[in-house]
Amino acid sequence: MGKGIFIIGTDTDVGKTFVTAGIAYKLNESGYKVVPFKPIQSGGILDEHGTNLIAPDIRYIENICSIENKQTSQNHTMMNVYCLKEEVSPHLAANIENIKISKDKIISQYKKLINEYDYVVVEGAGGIVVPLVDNDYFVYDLIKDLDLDVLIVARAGVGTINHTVLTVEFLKSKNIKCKGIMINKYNGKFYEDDNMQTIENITGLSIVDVFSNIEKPTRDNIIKEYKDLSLERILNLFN
Ligand SMILES: Nc1ncnc2c1ncn2[C@@H]1O[C@H](COP(=O)(O)OP(=O)(O)OP(=O)(O)O)[C@@H](O)[C@H]1O
Ligand SMILES: C[C@H](N)[C@H](N)CCCCCC(=O)O
Ligand SMILES: [Mg+2]
Repeated sequence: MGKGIFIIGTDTDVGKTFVTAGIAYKLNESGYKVVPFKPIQSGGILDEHGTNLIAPDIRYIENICSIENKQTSQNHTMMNVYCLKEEVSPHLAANIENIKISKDKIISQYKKLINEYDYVVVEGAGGIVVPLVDNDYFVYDLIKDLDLDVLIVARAGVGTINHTVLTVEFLKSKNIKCKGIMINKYNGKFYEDDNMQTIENITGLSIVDVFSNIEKPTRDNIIKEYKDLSLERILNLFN
């Protein structure tokens, strides 16, 4: 039986996929069997045959690290249960396509992965209060149903204090345990250092690691950024 963690962002576009890829890269490099899981993706892309929609977030991670089973037209629901076309909130993307998202389907796929892999890194969609099914089911409900702790990915720049503290407080209100915060797109600015210190002071949580804003995000440059990740701290994230 493997272990899992749920990666949430303070917003969309903060770098959840980038951080998920880093965690997967480090675990993979250290000899563990790891798989990324993006249960619901909105903004799917066409596969190599131009027939099925596949998840760009999983494709990004596959391009960085050698995941055992690559996403293909045949197996594309293994790491991504729902791939929706419109790049909008999942509840809306699903409604547009008349798709009813079933939490049981997601939970059962997660169970399969956790039985097969040492580590499953689950990526949400956007932030913590993003609706998956209208007003009925949200990202935080899925986290509870999967019985996972979370890692928050937050921006380094101005605006992150408010977003991160709100996210932490919301998690507390739902009794979801937060294992720490990853800061992304750090530019070495004095106010970013203060942001990190302030977030730690207010929340009492630790910043697990900091990723620089990579000017030219080629595969080599991205991997260089992942090299310094502490394996011990990554292993500590999983329950
Ligand atoms: N440290 C970084 N340096 C440079 N570019 C980055 C970095 N982190 C992420 N990016 C870029 O920023 C964009 C958003 O990152 P990412 O896709 O990881 O966000 P996300 O939180 O997963 O978004 P979504 O909510 O859509 O899943 C991408 O184009 C990604 O390549
Ligand atoms: C489309 C985007 N990249 C994400 N996959 C989904 C983000 C949903 C955000 C919803 C919201 O908070 O308004
Ligand atoms: Mg993503």
